Amino acid sequence: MNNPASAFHFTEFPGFEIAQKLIESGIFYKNSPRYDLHKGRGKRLGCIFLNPSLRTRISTQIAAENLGMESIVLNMDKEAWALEMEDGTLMNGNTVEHIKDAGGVLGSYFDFLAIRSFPTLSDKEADMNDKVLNKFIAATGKPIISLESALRHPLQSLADQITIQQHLPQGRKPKVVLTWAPHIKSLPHAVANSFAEWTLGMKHDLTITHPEGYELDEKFTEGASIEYDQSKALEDADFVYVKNWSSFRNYGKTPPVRDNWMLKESSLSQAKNAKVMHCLPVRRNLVLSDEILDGPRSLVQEQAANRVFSAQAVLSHMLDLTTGQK
Ligand SMILES: NCCC[C@H](NC(=O)CCC(=O)O)C(=O)O
Ligand SMILES: NC(=O)OP(=O)(O)O
Repeated sequence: MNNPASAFHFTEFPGFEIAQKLIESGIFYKNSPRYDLHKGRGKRLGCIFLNPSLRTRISTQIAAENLGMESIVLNMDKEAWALEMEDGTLMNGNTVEHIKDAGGVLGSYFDFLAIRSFPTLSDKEADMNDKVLNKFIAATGKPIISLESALRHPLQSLADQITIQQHLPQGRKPKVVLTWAPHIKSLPHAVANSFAEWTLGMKHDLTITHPEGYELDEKFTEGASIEYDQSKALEDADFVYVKNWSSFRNYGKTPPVRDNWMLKESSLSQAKNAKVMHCLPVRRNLVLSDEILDGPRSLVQEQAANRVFSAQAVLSHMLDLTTGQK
């Protein structure tokens, strides 16, 4: 590739040093959002959504604007032609355009591309290989930012780490807990995987608690303590990250859970100072109680606000790589 930045994609934890730099850069932009107003002038970002979004869509566009970049959103699932992902198929069915063709075109229109592609939750192998994300990477030939793929949600995780960094307890390591929460649907693993990957990658202590049968892929949780008793896991927690996910082992299924795992104020009687986090959207009083979401423990609005600066730090880093500044 002629473009030196094509080697850089932001799709996973980038390693401790770069992550540290991105967290610092995010905090810098939070204090001075328009400091680099001309840095991305003349560059264009394409944001391609195969699934719904509120925060990711808007925060990424604001981040681009803060850097003087143009951004264009395509809700590909609703507004573009139905995409064929398989190679060598006879396209005489519902799909209209092959990813190879659409990806090539998008690559010619944009300097950077960002893509949201949720998992199927039925084809484990395709999801574990992040098939759609990787097809886009191959077809566009441009630097790609994941806006949440089958496996990970790195812009969310960076925003979460910025949030944690700004609420660290004085003089000691924080205890971070990731807890499973109830839901009525089968949900992806990406947010939980990524939160574990980044929290462990930033060398924080992480305890993960969930009902039996809801173990995450060990690839993401190696190094964390797994505790099946939620109240024990929550003891002395500084940060409690709440998220539902479906079973990984019994892929995409939602085996029945007897106890009520929804976090309430009374769940935190042994964690007086715990801050509570969730990526949003959240179904109130199913996943998390009103009393927590509306109370002083909640960091959810701050996490969402930090999405702008997480995306801005990443775009700025990619611009540096493109122009060979750093
Ligand atoms: N981008 C943030 C989370 C996206 C997705 N949530 C959802 O699909 C919620 C759907 C619902 O509540 O019906 C997830 O869990 O990965
Ligand atoms: N947290 C998050 O990614 O939100 P959206 O799905 O609304 O983008």
